[in-house]
Amino acid sequence: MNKSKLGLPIGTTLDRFIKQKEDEFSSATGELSQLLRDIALAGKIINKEVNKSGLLDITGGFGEKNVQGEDQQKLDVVADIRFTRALKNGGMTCAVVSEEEQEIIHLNPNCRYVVAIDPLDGSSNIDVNVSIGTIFSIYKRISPVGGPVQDEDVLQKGTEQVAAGYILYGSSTMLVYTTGRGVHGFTLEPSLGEFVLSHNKMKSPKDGKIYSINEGNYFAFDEWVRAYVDDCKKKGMTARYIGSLVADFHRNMMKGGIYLYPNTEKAPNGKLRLLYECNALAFIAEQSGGVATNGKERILDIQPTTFHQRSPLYIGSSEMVEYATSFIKADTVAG
Ligand SMILES: O=P(O)(O)OC[C@H]1O[C@](O)(COP(=O)(O)O)[C@@H](O)[C@@H]1O
Ligand SMILES: [Mg+2]
Ligand SMILES: [Mg+2]
Repeated sequence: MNKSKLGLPIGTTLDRFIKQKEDEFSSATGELSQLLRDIALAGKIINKEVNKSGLLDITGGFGEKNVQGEDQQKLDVVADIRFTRALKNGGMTCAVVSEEEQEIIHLNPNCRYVVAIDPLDGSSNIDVNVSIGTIFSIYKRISPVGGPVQDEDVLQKGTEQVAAGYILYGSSTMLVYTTGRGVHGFTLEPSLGEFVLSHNKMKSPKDGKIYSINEGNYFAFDEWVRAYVDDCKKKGMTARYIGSLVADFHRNMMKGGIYLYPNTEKAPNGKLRLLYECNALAFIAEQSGGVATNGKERILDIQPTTFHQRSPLYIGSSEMVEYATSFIKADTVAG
């Protein structure tokens, strides 16, 4: 039997997978590998807390608001602390931009990598035992190593990401990431405490039946979005909306589907954050054969201007996103 056709055997640990990928690059320094390991470690720690969150005093509100004006959940803050600490101790990160922090968190100036992170995604689902996640983007700094990290080091287009991914704390815990050479998924084997390769070279189906949108905002959407949602209903498509971006995105990438978080009058730029939500998932989507746009341009081509800027997001199976955004043109022409 020609086992090589199978590629890396399912069951390869994340550590071994990262090492093998690193060995494929003679110029690799191992820094990015270590950084990915730091994120995986923090993910395991958070996973432990998420799994027993009902038992621990980490459910409920933290009693403060974050830079977005949202009530922070205790687990938002715990996750923020855990990831920042793991990246600091890992020693490969010069700065972090987090959803839960107003400003850049400066870590080790002698490092090359910058991390943008949504420590806990799907906060509204924390206390009700519904899947939640963590989202991360990694960039190489532009300013010289050793000097202070500049805003420009963080405000880079999504096309400049060197790696991105998410951790999904669901029925199982998965880490899914890309370094621009395909998308790979690892499932946490709880008794081993190891992330193990379970989904090699993930591909998003070109088309699908699932549409994910918070229809509670239906009357606040632009006309074209309403027309597209109506069209989905006329076609008897399947409406699925968990309210955790990572979980909705992951399901749709596996089964074929589209996730839409449009702008509304109240939120002219939508709700989701470009640097640590949209860019990471857009990189994963494109690497798995999908598409991600804000309705006007490719998410990865958007030039960020502020750390916490928002963007409308239409992401998922390529044919579905292209079809959905074709309603924009119809709307403008009709306009
Ligand atoms: O409740 P809404 O308006 O549908 O928003 C849900 C969306 O907001 C988010 O919870 C925003 O992320 P955070 O939980 O990290 O703030 C997404 O995960 C989710 O898709
Ligand atoms: Mg989020
Ligand atoms: Mg969050």
